[in-house]
Amino acid sequence: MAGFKDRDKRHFPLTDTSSVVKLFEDQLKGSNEPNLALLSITLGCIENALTLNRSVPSTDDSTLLRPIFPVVDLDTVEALYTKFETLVKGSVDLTKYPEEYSSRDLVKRISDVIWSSLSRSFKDKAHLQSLYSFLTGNKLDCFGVAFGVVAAAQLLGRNDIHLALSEDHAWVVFGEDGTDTAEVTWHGKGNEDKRGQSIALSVAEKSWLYLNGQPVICNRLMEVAAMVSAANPSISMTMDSIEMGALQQELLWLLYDESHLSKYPMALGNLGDLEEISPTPGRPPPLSLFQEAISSSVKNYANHHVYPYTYMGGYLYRKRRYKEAIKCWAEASNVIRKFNYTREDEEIYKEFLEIANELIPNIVKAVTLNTLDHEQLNLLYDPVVYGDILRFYDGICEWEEGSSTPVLHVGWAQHLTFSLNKFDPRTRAKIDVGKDEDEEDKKSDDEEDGEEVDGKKVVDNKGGVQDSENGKGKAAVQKDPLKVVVEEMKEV
Ligand SMILES: FC(F)(F)Cc1cc2c(N3CCN(c4nnc(C(F)(F)F)s4)CC3)ncnc2s1
Repeated sequence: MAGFKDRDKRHFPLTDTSSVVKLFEDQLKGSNEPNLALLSITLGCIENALTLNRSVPSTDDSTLLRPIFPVVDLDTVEALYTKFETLVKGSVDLTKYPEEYSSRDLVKRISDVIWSSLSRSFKDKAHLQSLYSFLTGNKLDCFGVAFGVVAAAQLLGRNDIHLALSEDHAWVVFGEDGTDTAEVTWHGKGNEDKRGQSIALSVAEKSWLYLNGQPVICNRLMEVAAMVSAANPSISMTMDSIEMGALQQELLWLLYDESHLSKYPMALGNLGDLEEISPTPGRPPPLSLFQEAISSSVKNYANHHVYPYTYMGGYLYRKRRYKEAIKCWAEASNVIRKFNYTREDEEIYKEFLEIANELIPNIVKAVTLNTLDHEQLNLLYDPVVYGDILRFYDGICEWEEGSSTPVLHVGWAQHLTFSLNKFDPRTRAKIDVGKDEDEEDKKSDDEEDGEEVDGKKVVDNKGGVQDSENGKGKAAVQKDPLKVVVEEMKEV
């Protein structure tokens, strides 16, 4: 049972990064489970002081002289903790829920307690993810509501209620074998919240939003990792708090050393980004952290997570390692093709749109202009790179097939033809578009259309009409015009 114990109180007042790390270390390694409410209030208080309420004006040079790490007093944290405990224990009559394992009604009740306390103001600002924000401003973002429900559940002694995370949504699991699921927060803009419902129906849609049944299921320690990962050091669009970033980085390494990030690809990606900004001596470099994120997704989530590949691709792009970046984006596309695009998948749509319509064209332009660097120029003569770009687009086409919502539009084809036309025609002749035999395909082979001609899969290039039903009882998007464009171009 978590509670605000004397052993926790002795860490206060917190005066610098290392005192916060010691509090987290004690909570993570201590005999009983870490107190999510205590840690979230503390971390949120520090983030607030370092990003929103910076004690000194951010322009004058006095900041260079005086440290601005806030002193976190025990009575500040204790007052907010007591406020949360009073709200939660005062609103949930546990005698109504005598069962050993939590019921859907109890989960919905806890969600209602958090939900009904929220102010109506807009929720996609930064720094709304902690209980500090909830208790001082009645504001939480989508993640913050789900996290708050789990922290409240812990206060109520409901140790079967845990946080479930996809790459753009959060919900909870509960019950005897932890497989019951419930929506507890909203998602995106203009979508009715589905709080209280199980997520089984949404998973059936094969949408990226629910990772097709491969979300990160947290235990209490991974819930601490989620809280730390969700911390936000940004002060403005152009400035980050160095102190907050350093604290987040040190806490993530503490969690990493305790193996609490091993099944959490996004947290490994976040750590990789922080290491790029400010490398920690003696620690693995960003690329190996991104590789660990990829390996974790392959090992634990049947390679259904996209972000590990876009974390690595983005890093390689920034380092002007363009060939390897394009390889990562082809692997990201190899993941998304397993899903059907639904209207709540906008976030990942924007990710692929930026890669296709900005990053790859920028690379092709950069290597065309910079003809002095032969290493870069021969990218346009490299059949492997050309093949990876085709694989990148093919995955997006497959993502669209069978989806209720189209993905591609003519703008995509314009950028596609711009990028592909920059490649030398002889290079374009050299590649083989056959799919690897062992590749697990979204459709089973007998559904595969097109026939084999001398080992190359010839896709029906008349934009072959597929039957309107794709066996999933949904109107399927016709074979997309892009595939036709690519096929026709190869005959040029
Ligand atoms: F709970 C939700 F709804 F907020 C979904 C979650 C998001 C997220 C996250 N993110 C989101 C992805 N993210 C990325 N930053 N860069 C990314 C990449 F495009 F470079 F891959 S992805 C920042 C951190 N980092 C840790 N945990 C989580 S749980």
